[in-house]
Amino acid sequence: MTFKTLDDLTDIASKRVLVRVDLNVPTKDGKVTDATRIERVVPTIRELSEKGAKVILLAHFGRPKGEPVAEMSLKPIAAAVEDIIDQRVHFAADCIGDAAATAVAGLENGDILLLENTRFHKGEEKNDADFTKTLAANGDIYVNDAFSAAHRAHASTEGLAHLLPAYAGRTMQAELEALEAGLGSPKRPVVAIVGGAKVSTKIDLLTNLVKKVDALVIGGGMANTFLAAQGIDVGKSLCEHDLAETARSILTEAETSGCAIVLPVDGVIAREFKAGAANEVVDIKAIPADAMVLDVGAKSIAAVNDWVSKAETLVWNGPLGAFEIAPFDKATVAVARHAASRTKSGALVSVAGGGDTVSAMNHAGVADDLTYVSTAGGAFLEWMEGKPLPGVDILHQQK
Ligand SMILES: Nc1ncnc2c1ncn2[C@@H]1O[C@H](COP(=O)(O)OP(=O)(O)OP(=O)(O)O)[C@@H](O)[C@H]1O
Ligand SMILES: O=C(O)[C@H](O)COP(=O)(O)O
Repeated sequence: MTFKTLDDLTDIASKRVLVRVDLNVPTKDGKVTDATRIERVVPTIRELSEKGAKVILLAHFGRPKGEPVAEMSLKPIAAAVEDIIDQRVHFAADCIGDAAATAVAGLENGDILLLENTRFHKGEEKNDADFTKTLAANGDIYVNDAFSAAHRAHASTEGLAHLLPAYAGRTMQAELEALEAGLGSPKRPVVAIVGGAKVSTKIDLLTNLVKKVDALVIGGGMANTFLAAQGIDVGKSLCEHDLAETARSILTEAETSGCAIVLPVDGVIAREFKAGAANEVVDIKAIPADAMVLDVGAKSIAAVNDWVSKAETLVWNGPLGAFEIAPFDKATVAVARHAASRTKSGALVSVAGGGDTVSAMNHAGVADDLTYVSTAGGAFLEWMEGKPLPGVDILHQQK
């Protein structure tokens, strides 16, 4: 590693340390349903607090598009962080302005403060110079511990490192080391599974991914966009029809690169997005117009598991179905368990990453049986592609 870490941070008692963490955790009815991302940033927060720093946490939650949205407040998350770290976590209702300044001024050495969602301001995603300056005004030192948001060149993930002495947190360091160790020189065949819901932000990544892997399994909401691009009617399924052209060009690129594409051949359909909704398995070419595909069916699971059996390396981001609501967790759980058993036998190196993907692996009971579980989804895929990650690059430049 060629960046500064917490080992380089000495004499920080009473210093105001702005720590970028990723608290974009899965929630239901305001409660955190998977705390892995919080647990992973605890070592950095604790270490800084024990060294007497005033620890000021910066984070985003959801995609509020530059304006305050009540459901995307970090306030409930502050309580979850407090429970896990077992220390008071103060909260300020804005990440800049009077609310932030007053809360920071009131901190004692070792105190922890979480500032409200940085994405409540347009300047965050624009990496706006003035906004970054106002964020920096509350800190003496900047620590980035949000590897999973390092693919974003935002004010709190990249901009701040230009204005303050910048360091990598323990999780940032550990994620990069673990990914390099597991996937630095992967054994072939390499199989990638990409599913989930963030179709528009991840589809472009697949253009390069197909050049690097031997097979790409496409599931979840992502699969519907590819199926629709091939002229299949996906009914009311989550699908981004305007990405059909992109999807088709990825399929062409895969053919050129000799990468096998594995799309669902059957799907579990329902008419409501809720637990226990009436459901049935249909051929992928027979999705009724008023139904949505919420999971892949048994034939598709078998095809995916065939590839997992052939793989020596597996990378996985995005669940194969809406795993949070039973019974649409079946495919994700079945494939996760197969991957875990091959990993345990020593036949497979398996790395899964993503906020909901970690939650899915925990749900399947396999998080400890895979080679590595990363908190990063989009950042992990970009790292796989070999793309520079702005949040990591700027730390390297500081050494
Ligand atoms: N067929 C489907 N229809 C609707 N939603 C789906 C379907 N398949 C999966 N999903 C949803 O996808 C979501 C997870 O997708 P996402 O792309 O956010 O993955 P992730 O692991 O959280 O990655 P990241 O960390 O980049 O956010 C889950 O909430 C799941 O319910
Ligand atoms: O969940 C994630 O992958 C990170 O928190 C980044 O979120 P984003 O995709 O909304 O930038």
